[in-house]
Amino acid sequence: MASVRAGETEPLQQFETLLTLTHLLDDGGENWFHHMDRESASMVLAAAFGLHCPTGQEPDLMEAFAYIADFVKLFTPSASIINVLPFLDMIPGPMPWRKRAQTYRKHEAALYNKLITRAVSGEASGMNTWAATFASEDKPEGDQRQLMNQFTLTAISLHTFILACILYPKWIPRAQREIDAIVGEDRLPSFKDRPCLPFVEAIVRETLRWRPAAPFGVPHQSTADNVVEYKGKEYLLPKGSVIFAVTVAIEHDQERFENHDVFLPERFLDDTHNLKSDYETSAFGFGRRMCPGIPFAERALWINIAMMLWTFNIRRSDEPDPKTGLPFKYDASDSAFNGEALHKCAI
Ligand code: HEM
Repeated sequence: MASVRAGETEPLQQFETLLTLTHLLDDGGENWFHHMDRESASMVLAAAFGLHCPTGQEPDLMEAFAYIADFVKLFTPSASIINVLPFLDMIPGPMPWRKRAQTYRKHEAALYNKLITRAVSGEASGMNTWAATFASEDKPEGDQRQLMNQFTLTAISLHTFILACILYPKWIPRAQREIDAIVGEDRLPSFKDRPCLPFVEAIVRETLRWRPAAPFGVPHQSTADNVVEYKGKEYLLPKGSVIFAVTVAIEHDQERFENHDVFLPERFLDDTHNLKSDYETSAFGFGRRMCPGIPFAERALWINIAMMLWTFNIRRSDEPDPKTGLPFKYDASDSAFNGEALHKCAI
């Protein structure tokens, strides 16, 4: 897929974030989890296919969410024996895993046909969509299909940002001071402020590091025998090996990150309070298949974080958990998705 021309989508991303702020103001933050899911999806689907989803209840969006849920179900190792013992696929006939995969492919094709028709026929809101551009450039169809499911990781990262506000709030006043000094009280932050807000940039980096949205990365398969050196020893990785680069381990390497499990955006700043120049992240994968949506994703995180910190104070909920009558517990141990209690926070 050609690298996403993210700069052209800044007005769209800013608009979507503004919409999220109004949704949060309307319901007092009650459904924040859902609002972030909506926004992450709407941003990508609007840019890719012209499908803007202002409410989160649009039938096409529901279909896209269901498609992703099916994908996740099929993809997990526990979903089917075939994911653990792939050679079983040599057994001919209507095996259960084959039938499930065929049903999934059918749903995928139906959704894709709907989206691409909308994009190409210009039904869309007059925007120059990525899918229409790819189609006119004769890009392989797979590139366009991939755009259908590229919003979950942005949503997870936004959930992670809220979790960090709740569990490690110490950095929030510094961020808000920086934003107030540059932006002031009379307008919202915009992308033109980005170079002047290094601490907000550091929050984006720390969000991606602290709880990487794809903690185990995406498996790759080697196409040739390889010898790799690790701590003075050599290891042979035979051709065809399935390799997981475990992002969460890389981003929590205690030799690189002191207090690795604490959310500390300032770790990305130097003594002069500017961003360190040696930034590297494994959160977007590696090599040829590295995420091509990085500029778009980083902008999405940046504008959300800047606007939310300008607008709200985000903290633990004062209300008890209705299920237990006790204060809410927030799950600090795993991805923000795993903490059902996290559905409640005070915005
Ligand atoms: C915070 C948000 C995001 C994160 C953390 C993320 C992370 C990743 C990761 C880990 C991969 C697998 C890379 C590998 O195989 O080594 C990937 C692939 C991909 N991402 Fe993202 N991504 C994000 C947002 C996006 C967005 C917004 C788009 C599109 C606009 C996008 C488009 C893609 C595509 C098309 C691939 C497949 C690339 C390929 O297989 O050649 N991603 N992403």
